[in-house]
Amino acid sequence: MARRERRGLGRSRPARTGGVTGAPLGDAATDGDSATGGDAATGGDSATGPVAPGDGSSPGRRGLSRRGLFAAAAGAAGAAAVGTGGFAAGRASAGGGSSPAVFFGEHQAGIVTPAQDRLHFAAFDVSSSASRENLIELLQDWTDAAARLVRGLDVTEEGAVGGPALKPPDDTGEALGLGASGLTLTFGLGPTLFRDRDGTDRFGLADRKPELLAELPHFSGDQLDAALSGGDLCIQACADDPQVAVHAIRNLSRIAFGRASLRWSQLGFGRTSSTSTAQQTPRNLFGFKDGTANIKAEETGTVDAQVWVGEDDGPDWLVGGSYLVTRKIRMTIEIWDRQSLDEQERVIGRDKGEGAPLSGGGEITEPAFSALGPDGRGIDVDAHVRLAHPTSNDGAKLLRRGYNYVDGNDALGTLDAGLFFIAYQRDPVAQFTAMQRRLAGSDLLNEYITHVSSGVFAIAPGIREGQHIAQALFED
Ligand SMILES: C=CC1=C(C)c2cc3[nH]c(cc4nc(cc5[nH]c(cc1n2)c(C)c5CCC(=O)O)C(CCC(=O)O)=C4C)c(C)c3C=C
Ligand SMILES: [Fe+2]
Repeated sequence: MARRERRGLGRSRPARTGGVTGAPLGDAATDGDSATGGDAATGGDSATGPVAPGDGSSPGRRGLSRRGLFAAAAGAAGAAAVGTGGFAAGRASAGGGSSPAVFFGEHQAGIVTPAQDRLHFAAFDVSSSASRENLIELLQDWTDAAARLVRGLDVTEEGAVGGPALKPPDDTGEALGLGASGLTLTFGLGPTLFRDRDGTDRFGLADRKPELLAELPHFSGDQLDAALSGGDLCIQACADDPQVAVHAIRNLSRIAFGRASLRWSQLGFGRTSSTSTAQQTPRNLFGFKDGTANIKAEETGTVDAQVWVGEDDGPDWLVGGSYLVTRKIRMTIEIWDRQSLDEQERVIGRDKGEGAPLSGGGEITEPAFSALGPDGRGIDVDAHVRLAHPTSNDGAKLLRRGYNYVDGNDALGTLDAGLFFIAYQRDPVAQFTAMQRRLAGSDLLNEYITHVSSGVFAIAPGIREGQHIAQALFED
């Protein structure tokens, strides 16, 4: 039975009336898992169904080991051929282009919807003077504005130019004429929203905090900047036009005035992952194809098993949601560029041209970790793809959705560049943290990268029409 976490402090704004348009949509796609490795499950929507008994070591999965979590969930998913996915809600243009306007639905957009090419990510701190009611009103106001922005509209009907001449316009106007540009807006809640760093339960939410939503541990080599890390709330704005993504964050920040303020933000260009099999694999700033073995939306069984919080996971308000981990990873590209092609390929474990594993085959051939490729090379014991592969991580995978960034350069002409890593998952402890521990320990990539910022957020489930972001969190 699903865990109950009920408290019901304060009043929540009454739900506005309106039909639910985001009910599960049929998705006839079958799981294409075998092409990208890992389990061989076929698509389905029942990953949150029966689970095997386990050792109970996972904080969020009573009676289920971490290995059991992924194996059992993928197995259950394999029994069904039709997924509720959430992808269906926004994938009319799964051919690699932008999705049509998606906001209301079973799951939030911007997770399995096809990754757009541009990012503006923002983390916010809620004002120390804000009340629970102020927070709920902010989430309501963001919901109203976001539902318009993803349709290519100004934040209000008056917008940039339709209001009184003697008043500052409601909308800043720089996206006028640019259309929706595939904009998706994804909202998250940080651990400090539930209990701040002093232990204060500012909004009566402490007993609603998911057990798995905790600050990430320190990893070997981390050089985190606290001012660029954490946050009570976050918004991921992805679009095909950078100005549309920036406009969205700018106007949502403006709406938050007096209730929440920007803590840090990050621009990204050039997606470093595909989230649909219809998209081409892009490249990161080391010049390698990135996202080949990513979880793809069409792999509905894997998405259910590894991305969405299930009914038995708890808390109830988060079912259908996910967990987001962000890491800003600086890449010392000048040093990388001085390495031989052979060394670069040894570090990654794949070839640079096609992205094929060094054990042989083509881009989507599953790596064979004990085999030698046609040129006599194998995959190094500390190659990135070996350590990040599910076989090294108890079956855990991540839905990666990161972006390249360049934030200028220093006085020596060294580019401040890297990867803004974004990963969605069902259990950040069993997935990101376990994997990053392994990578931080011995990944050959470590010589060329430094993690400088970190964030973890609970991603509320999709928003129903007439409701606001994370409404169930505030209800009895
Ligand atoms: C903790 C998770 C991961 C971090 C941090 C990370 C950083 C990172 N990765 C690359 C480049 C590549 N990564 C690739 C594959 C890959 N990476 C992770 C996880 C993290 N990467 C996973 C789970 C995988 C897939 C492993 C598998 O199942 O085979 C690849 C290969 C192509 C691909 O499959 O995507 C590249 C290239 C960089 C440069 C980087 C930090 C800057
Ligand atoms: Fe990676």
